[in-house]
Amino acid sequence: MSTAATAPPTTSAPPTWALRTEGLGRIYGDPGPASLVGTGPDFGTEISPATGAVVAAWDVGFEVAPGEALGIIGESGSGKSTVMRCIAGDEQATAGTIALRGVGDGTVNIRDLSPTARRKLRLQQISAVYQDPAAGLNLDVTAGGNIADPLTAIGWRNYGSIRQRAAELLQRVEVPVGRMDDAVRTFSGGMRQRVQIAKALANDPPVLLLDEPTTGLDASVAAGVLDLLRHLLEETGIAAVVVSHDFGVIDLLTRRVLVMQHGRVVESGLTDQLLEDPQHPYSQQLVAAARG
Ligand SMILES: Nc1ncnc2c1ncn2[C@@H]1O[C@H](COP(=O)(O)OP(=O)(O)OP(=O)(O)O)[C@@H](O)[C@H]1O
Repeated sequence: MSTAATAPPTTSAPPTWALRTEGLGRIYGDPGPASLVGTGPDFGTEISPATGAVVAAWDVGFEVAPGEALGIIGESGSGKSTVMRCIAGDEQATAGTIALRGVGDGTVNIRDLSPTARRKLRLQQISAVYQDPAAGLNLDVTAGGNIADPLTAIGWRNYGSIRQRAAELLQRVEVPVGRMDDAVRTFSGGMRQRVQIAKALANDPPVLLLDEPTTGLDASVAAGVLDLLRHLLEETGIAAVVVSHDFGVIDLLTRRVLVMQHGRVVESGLTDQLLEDPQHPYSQQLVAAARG
């Protein structure tokens, strides 16, 4: 009789997350270990006393599942936009791993990919919406033209299909389709932001990054855009990262949140629990400020 144990099946299950980061870091200036010393919340600064380098973000790790929204909150300069820019590929992280479920078997560090491969990912796998519509749109081009951009970049050629897709997207973000052929510069701030969202959704990316999507808009206009985003995040299976200094935005859009201070994550948890019972003194301060 054989006593050999039966080997367990070797097929690994696909990741449950859409986006994962581990040990993500970005240093402006000398990237050596000396730059880390004396930086972070315990020292009240992200600037290295030894080298003058800015440790904008360090050791940032999280997972976001399809259909989930994760918030990153912190004051100006805490490093939240840096994390987003590193994931988007707008700049290169100094350290760590960024993985997407749709790339390889989820073990590929997209930081290691060539610039061409990163650009392709940016068109098909990761979209970003920035605070400033001019960062995501060409204001001198029509709404339809802006939305057509990512479509043609991945090979759409049929004019009628592109216009139909642009019209669908404009309807989805509640911009009158009749404005499709107007330059975005003629749009109000809220409408520009809606067009930026439409463009970001054009290629149905699995990951959406939102960097202060409503900061700078009038309160009532911001409320409308937030409402739209909330519905879009609920309806699509998209995994979203929402960067904001405003707990109101984070509360409305996200299920989990990371709190960043001086480039480090000081607390993370379920958004409603963290708002209810913040543990870290910095989180307590942010929550108290949000409550007025
Ligand atoms: N290109 C750069 N060169 C040097 N330092 C930079 C650069 N970009 C950002 N920083 C610094 O990195 C730190 C983190 O900046 P980051 O923009 O990520 O903060 P933030 O939390 O998003 O703030 P804000 O909401 O004001 O954008 C800050 O100290 C900032 O001054």
